[in-house]
Amino acid sequence: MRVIGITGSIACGKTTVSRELIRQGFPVIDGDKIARELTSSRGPAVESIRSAFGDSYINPDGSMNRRLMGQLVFSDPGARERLDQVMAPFLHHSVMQKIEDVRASGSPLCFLDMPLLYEKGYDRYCDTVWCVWLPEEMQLQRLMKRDGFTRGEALSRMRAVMSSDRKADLAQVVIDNSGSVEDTLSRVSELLETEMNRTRTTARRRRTSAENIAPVNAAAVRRPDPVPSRLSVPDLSGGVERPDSFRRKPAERKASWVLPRWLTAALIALAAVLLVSFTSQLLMNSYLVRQKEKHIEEQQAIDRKYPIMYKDSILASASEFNVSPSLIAAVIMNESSFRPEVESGVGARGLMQLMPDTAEWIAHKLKIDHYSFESMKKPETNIRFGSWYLNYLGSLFNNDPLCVICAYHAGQGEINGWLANPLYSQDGRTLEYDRLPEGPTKLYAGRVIRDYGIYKAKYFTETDPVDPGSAASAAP
Ligand SMILES: CC(C)(COP(=O)(O)OP(=O)(O)OC[C@H]1O[C@@H](n2cnc3c(N)ncnc32)[C@H](O)[C@@H]1O)[C@@H](O)C(=O)NCCC(=O)NCCS
Ligand SMILES: Nc1ncnc2c1ncn2[C@@H]1O[C@H](COP(=O)(O)OP(=O)(O)OP(=O)(O)O)[C@@H](O)[C@H]1O
Repeated sequence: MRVIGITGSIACGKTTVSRELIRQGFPVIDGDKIARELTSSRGPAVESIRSAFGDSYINPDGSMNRRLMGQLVFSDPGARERLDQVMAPFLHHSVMQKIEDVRASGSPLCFLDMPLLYEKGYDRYCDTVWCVWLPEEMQLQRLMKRDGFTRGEALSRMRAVMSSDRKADLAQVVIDNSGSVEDTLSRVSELLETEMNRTRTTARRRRTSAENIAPVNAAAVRRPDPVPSRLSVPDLSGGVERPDSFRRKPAERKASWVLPRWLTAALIALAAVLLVSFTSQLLMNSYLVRQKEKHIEEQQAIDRKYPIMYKDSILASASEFNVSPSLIAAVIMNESSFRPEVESGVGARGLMQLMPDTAEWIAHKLKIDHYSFESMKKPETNIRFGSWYLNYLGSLFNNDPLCVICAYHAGQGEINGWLANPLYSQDGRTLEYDRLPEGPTKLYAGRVIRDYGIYKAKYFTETDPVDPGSAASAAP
């Protein structure tokens, strides 16, 4: 069964696409719906939400107060992280169970509609991902119109998650929903046709290869039988009547074409061995060609997904502050996807997403006169500040790579808390990936470590002062 992720940013049209899939009879697992069930009256996640947020977020009927929770989490990123941490294990358990149910039903395809597919790491369960995409301004207009939000409310929801463009970059298929609904639905039908053809071809290929194995084996095993009986023809004169030309003296017959039995058997065995080895050589060659094509396709996909920009600035800051250039590139990739102008809902700015007070403090440390936060839009300045900060975190956390990456995401205070907690750290000085609390920081760290490896292999050769390689082995 192929699992196909459907994702996209808020109000880009996932539901519109999913409804069409359901109409055509395909199973769709809906992440938002599961989250709603988990927090409905007496839903399994309600008590954990009550403990984390208090009674005021629970309705008298025992369900979560969505309006109040929505207002809180879309204006306070800390609360959003808390909600994500509470929901993560419930959501994961339920999604996995539903995928298994669909598999058990024998369906060849299973769609997983999750707005936060990439943010929450569910892409790893998908064979391919379709992203429903809209240009940002159109997304904003549709969201305001559908939910009656002001521009500010709509923007805070849009900025709470990965941008639509970034999701489209990561996905294997992009469904552009900026045209009419009919256009989008006919694109969905086209994609379904391709998927179903693929399923049929795979099934056919499986059948054909099963059929092909039998004759090869039969050739090796059965063909020798009739041949000796013809070659040895011991009695040409009796039994079956033959034309005169076949009637020769026994001595002549022997000399002209009857081979000794052992030689016949040896020749047949040799032919069988040659046939099997020739066939397996052919199969091996076609396998190698397919592997090579797959490798080239994978490399091209990686090239598209992992661009490198501002390489000179990265190298300059890496050498100035003794930080791995691959780590800087991986942080940029995950913070801004190499977009220097980007600003988050909480005001972090630029390639490495520096907050105003952190940037001002770094400017002071770097003794920069006439500093302004506007300069965080300049790639070389932003990279310089972010790299200085990575080095600073290295000095705080004994250069433990996982601590540095997690502190870049969650803040020093949070990581000090983790180090002090024996659940997360055995020695109080280092963190292990598998022990990290589930949540966005763990996901972020896993992605930075993965991307670090890719940037290191593709673009930089280095001996790293802060080398996340050791932590990478534990990452997903
Ligand atoms: C925050 C909540 C209460 C808002 O409820 P509300 O009814 O206003 O919105 P709804 O559930 O229809 O979600 C609308 C969209 O908001 C976005 N969204 C939902 N949860 C989150 C989140 N934790 N972080 C960022 N965006 C989110 C998604 O794009 C979603 O499609 C609710 O979405 C929720 O309980 N979220 C946590 C569960 C979750 O992670 N759901 C997403 C599963 S993939
Ligand atoms: N091609 C289109 N043209 C015009 N309006 C559209 C189109 N596609 C969807 N819409 C409208 O845009 C709004 C958002 O679409 P939809 O609800 O499918 O998005 P979504 O991605 O599921 O949203 P959410 O992230 O909130 O779950 C809806 O009001 C829908 O009717």
